[in-house]
Amino acid sequence: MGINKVAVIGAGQMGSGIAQVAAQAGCEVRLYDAESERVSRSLAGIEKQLSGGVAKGKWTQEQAEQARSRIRAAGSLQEAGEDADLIIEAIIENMNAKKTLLAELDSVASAQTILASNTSSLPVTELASVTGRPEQVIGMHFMNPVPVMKLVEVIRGLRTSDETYATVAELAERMGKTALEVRDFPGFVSNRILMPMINEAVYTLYEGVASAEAIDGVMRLGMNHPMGPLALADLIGLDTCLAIMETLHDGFGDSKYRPCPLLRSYVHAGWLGRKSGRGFYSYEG
Ligand SMILES: CC(=O)CC(=O)SCCNC(=O)CCNC(=O)[C@H](O)C(C)(C)COP(=O)(O)OP(=O)(O)OC[C@H]1O[C@@H](n2cnc3c(N)ncnc32)[C@H](O)[C@@H]1OP(=O)(O)O
Ligand SMILES: NC(=O)C1=CN([C@@H]2O[C@H](COP(=O)(O)OP(=O)(O)OC[C@H]3O[C@@H](n4cnc5c(N)ncnc54)[C@H](OP(=O)(O)O)[C@@H]3O)[C@@H](O)[C@H]2O)C=CC1
Repeated sequence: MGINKVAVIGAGQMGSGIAQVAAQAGCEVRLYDAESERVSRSLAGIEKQLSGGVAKGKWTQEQAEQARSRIRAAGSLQEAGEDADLIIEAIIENMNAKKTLLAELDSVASAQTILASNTSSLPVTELASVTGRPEQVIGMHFMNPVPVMKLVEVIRGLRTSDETYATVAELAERMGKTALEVRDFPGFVSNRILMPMINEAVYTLYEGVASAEAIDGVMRLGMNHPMGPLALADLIGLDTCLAIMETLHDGFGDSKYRPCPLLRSYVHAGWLGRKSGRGFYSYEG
């Protein structure tokens, strides 16, 4: 089954990027968020991205307008999901919130619709368990920033069908991404490897080994990483980083995945990184 109609639930940084690349791949997109204001902000951001791409010669004005016209705000989950071929959820990284949402989506979507989660660490098999269609539930893990990064990590739950996998992988390729198949283990491959490095960078700061700038400088200049781990944590969102570490810690039961107390404090303080204006660095003004 080829995908033409996509619903994106959650209009944060990931949902916005996913809506944009889906529209640019020729899909009709419905975008929904619990806060309608977020959808308006997201549409304005996508508009800016699309016109910025025209100015840089990445695509034509006509292509940008066509992509923009394919994305519409949805006023309810029902409106977003009722005629979608694929629904991609990109709400907060929280098992209960995602399970509640998936159960609702299962009841509004048609029987053929595939339900995909952009979760960065949560077990897809468990997410699928609240639906009556576990064969059509899959992890479609985009990387941030979505329009730039070439990978979609595709996570098969225990009951995900071959057809669902093939359909989602085909769409990822149509979006100009490379789909890599991964089994359903905590953190999958990407965050099992990336997030302990970020957590270790936070410990290095916590223990006063070096300043944030020096820690990031070591990894940028010494390892050729495009950005340091603390700046990357700010880009991802510290709430998301903490949630991923908790999933690794709970899922493996191994103390090597314990989240750094400093990461926890920052999240409690509301210092979530770029999205809140402050994390390990300040983004205000
Ligand atoms: C947590 C998870 O579950 C999984 C994850 O996503 S982990 C995070 C994965 N992502 C990374 O590791 C990102 C690492 N960082 C990078 O690759 C780069 O620093 C970066 C792409 C973010 C910025 O690159 P840069 O060279 O420092 O800055 P800049 O020159 O401004 O941007 C490079 C290009 O990316 C684009 N870009 C940067 N940020 C963007 C954004 N938020 N949205 C869209 N495009 C963006 C720019 O427009 C620019 O495009 P052109 O080359 O066509 O002009
Ligand atoms: N940040 C990253 O680098 C990456 C994140 N991911 C994953 O993508 C998902 C989203 O992350 P990200 O975009 O960064 O997070 P954001 O915080 O930017 O966005 C989440 C959005 O979902 C909304 N939301 C929360 N609960 C609901 C709900 N029940 N129904 C509808 N909308 C809801 C939030 O609204 P409000 O704030 O008003 O509640 C917010 O607009 C997470 O699962 C994360 O793990 C995957 C890859 C990379």
